[in-house]
Amino acid sequence: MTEQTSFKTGFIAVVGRPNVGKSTLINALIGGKISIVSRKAQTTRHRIHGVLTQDNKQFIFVDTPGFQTRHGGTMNRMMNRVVTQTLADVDVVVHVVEAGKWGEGDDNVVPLLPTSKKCILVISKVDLLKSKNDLFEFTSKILQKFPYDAVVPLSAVKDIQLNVLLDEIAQRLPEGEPMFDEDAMTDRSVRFITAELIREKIFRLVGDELPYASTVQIEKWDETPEGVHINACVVVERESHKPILLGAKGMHMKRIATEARQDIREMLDKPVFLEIYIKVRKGWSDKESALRDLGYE
Ligand SMILES: Nc1nc2c(ncn2[C@@H]2O[C@H](COP(=O)(O)OP(=O)(O)OP(=O)(O)O)[C@@H](O)[C@H]2O)c(=O)[nH]1
Repeated sequence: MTEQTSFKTGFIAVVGRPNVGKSTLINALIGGKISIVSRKAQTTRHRIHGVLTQDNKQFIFVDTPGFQTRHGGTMNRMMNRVVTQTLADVDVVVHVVEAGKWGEGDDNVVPLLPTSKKCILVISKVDLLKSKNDLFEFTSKILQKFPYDAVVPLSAVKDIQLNVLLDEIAQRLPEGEPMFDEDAMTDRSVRFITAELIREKIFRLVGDELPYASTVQIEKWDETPEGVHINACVVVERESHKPILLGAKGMHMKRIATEARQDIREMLDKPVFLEIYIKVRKGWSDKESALRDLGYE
């Protein structure tokens, strides 16, 4: 009898003070330009930054909002709460620090690391180091601050030890079925990502005012020599949500469309003609078939 290989999948948060190289690292790990992927309904509690699927492993990198601002020097209580909640919910935390440069910002991060989770210390930008001896001393000091599970010195820019980090993460991922399509670049996924990009803009602009989640349906996708013509429909739950989404003189919708078009254009690397409509579908979230219609399975 052949033994069935088990699949491992899990959520990973990459944290660290500004400028240590978190985004560069995630982009180097997942490769390619696409940094937003479609998420299925059950994973919406996380904002997904990117997904990497390798053989029998799926790494799902999540956003940790509190760590993302360059103006985040003084971390306030609310931000700490967001960070703590996110980290409590992931499987592996990767704490990135810059080789040879420990500062106050790093000291602020350590108390937020969850002791109940697997935490990997990444020493980034080792390509900039002059001497390896300095690295040893630097690392020893940090290891006294927190009980990390593993340490990986690496360079995202020079592709040094990135596989070692992936191995260390993989060892700590729980067993589970993949949550995302393996091939993020299938046509279907590109449409999903497009819908997701629009949804993200809506969320950013009017997320506070819209009490229920809206969803986005791609109704037309025509590839022509001059570019891609896309019609997208935003499905809201109530008539009263329409004016919120539109904004005064349609300003919100215009901004959502402009920003989404820029991102979609960058992703597809060709001109994009985007039209967005709003549709009211009362109680859509209750109906399973309606959900399937909209791409949630
Ligand atoms: N030499 C070198 N530079 C790097 C490396 N990784 C990142 N950088 C540079 O460090 C700077 C900051 O990188 P980011 O990836 O934006 O850092 P971040 O932690 O995401 O920053 P925030 O968005 O402010 O939190 C950029 O100029 C990168 O090019 C590396 O491995 N080697």
